[in-house]
Amino acid sequence: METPLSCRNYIDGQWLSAAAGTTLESRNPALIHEVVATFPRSQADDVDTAVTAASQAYRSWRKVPAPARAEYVFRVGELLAKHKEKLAQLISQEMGKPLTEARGDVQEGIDCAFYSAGEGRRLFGQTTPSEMPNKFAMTVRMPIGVCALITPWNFPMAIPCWKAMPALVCGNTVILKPAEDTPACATKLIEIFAAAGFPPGVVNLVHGMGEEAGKALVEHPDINLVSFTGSSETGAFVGATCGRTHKRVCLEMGGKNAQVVMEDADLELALDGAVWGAFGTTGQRCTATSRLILHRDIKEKFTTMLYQRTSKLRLGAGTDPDTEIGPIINQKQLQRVSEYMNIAREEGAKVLIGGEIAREDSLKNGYFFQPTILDGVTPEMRVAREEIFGPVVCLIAVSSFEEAIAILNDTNYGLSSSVYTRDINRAFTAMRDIEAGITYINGPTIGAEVHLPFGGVKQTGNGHREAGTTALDVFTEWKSVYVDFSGNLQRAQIDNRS
Ligand SMILES: NC(=O)C1=CN([C@@H]2O[C@H](COP(=O)(O)OP(=O)(O)OC[C@H]3O[C@@H](n4cnc5c(N)ncnc54)[C@H](OP(=O)(O)O)[C@@H]3O)[C@@H](O)[C@H]2O)C=CC1
Ligand SMILES: O=C(O)CCC(=O)C(=O)O
Repeated sequence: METPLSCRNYIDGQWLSAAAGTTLESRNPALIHEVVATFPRSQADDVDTAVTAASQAYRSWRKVPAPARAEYVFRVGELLAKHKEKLAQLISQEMGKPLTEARGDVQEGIDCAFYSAGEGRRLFGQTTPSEMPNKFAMTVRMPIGVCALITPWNFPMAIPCWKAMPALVCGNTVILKPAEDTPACATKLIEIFAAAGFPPGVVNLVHGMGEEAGKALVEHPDINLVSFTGSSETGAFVGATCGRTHKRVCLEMGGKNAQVVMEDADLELALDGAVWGAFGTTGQRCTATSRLILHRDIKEKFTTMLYQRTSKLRLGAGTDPDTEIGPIINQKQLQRVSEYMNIAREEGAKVLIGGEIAREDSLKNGYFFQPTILDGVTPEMRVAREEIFGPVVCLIAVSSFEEAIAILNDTNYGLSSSVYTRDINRAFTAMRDIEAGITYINGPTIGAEVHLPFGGVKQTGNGHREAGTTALDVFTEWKSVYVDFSGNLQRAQIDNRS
């Protein structure tokens, strides 16, 4: 076994231990006796040191021209591309996803770097006519200040990149608090930011536990914005604290995403989408397909196809190239998925396949759960309403397209959605009527691209969108500017209509 990586915080350009000297460890979820990394258990004083550094650095970073700021981010993209394979191996080892998916996780970071860097030469404002002669009126984007980025473990490269890259191009400084399950991935990512040459204090990393380091960041008075991805429970705490302490906040929380398969769909295509959407990343995506809404005319046939494909899926360590389904991230999540099986049985759903912790000899040292299909699910059951975040898909039968869309929308969440049909009218109706931030037609619920807005409606978020140009709206404030070159006091028109 390799020596565990010894991770540090990165504050003001220095690699530091926690002031108290305490550490935690991360483990390989496929081989739980393997310690992947040790990392600082940071407390409020470590957070305070990072916030001071980031506040200091902000004074000059905001004045660096945006195209120059973007060049640093571009270099991060080049370095990520150079180290892609090693980073992917580390993601598979620490987070557990199969190598092909881990490469995709790094690739999203690369795509985000090049896309965000391009924005450094745009960051467009508007010019608009003034009411007055000899006066220009325009809007410009202003950075916000010090941004706390609180990220989950399921995309340990992509999600920190989605947040940090646009934030930096916009002129903010950042402090990343990664999930405690993936500190090595975060450390390697921030090593790359450091190698790209950002001035000290512009990019900072504080490891630790959510209830300690994360909470201290959210509560710190000199944090100006919190960008959070994770559970609805933690998101509610982050949102409430930011409200109380007058911070800007962008929340990206869960989903209960559905794929509809109509009777006219290409069933092979829909099957590929369902398997990938439900079981890709072991179902641990906020965009995962958690509900399959099937038209009664094809339900039996499609269920058989899905059963057959599911029964052949290969579970294993993400680092094994033959693996299709990796482990669940940790004991707590494994337990949570198991408990949902009890709930499903009690509610009257039928476990068609799976439903148990995998106990084969090759899997018993990891947190493996069998890919699971629950049949006979009805919309009011808890398994149809709550985010499970594991390799579990619920089958719901419907008799019409209208019923399918109504059930799809019958959730507190609204992130991703999908409809498989050959009928163009249904496709456009779905596009219009589905209550979600993302709708795919003839594609799975997962697989977002970095240049389109990412986020959801209802309890999935708080109205913001990451990625795309909408990320710039998260990380900037608007300023309206009036330039008067008349040389005398001009008064705006007095409205005499009233
Ligand atoms: N939308 C998404 O992409 C994700 C959704 N989830 C959902 O969340 C469930 C639980 O997963 P979990 O990892 O516990 O999710 P959390 O929401 O607890 O964790 C997300 C991030 O928030 C941090 N955090 C936790 N508590 C606080 C706090 N009080 N103040 C500030 N930051 C905090 C975590 O740190 P730490 O890791 O140290 O606890 C982590 O960095 C999953 O089952 C799934 O339903 C999970 C991951 C991603
Ligand atoms: O698959 C996608 O569309 C992106 C998923 C994602 O970013 C997430 O689950 O947090």
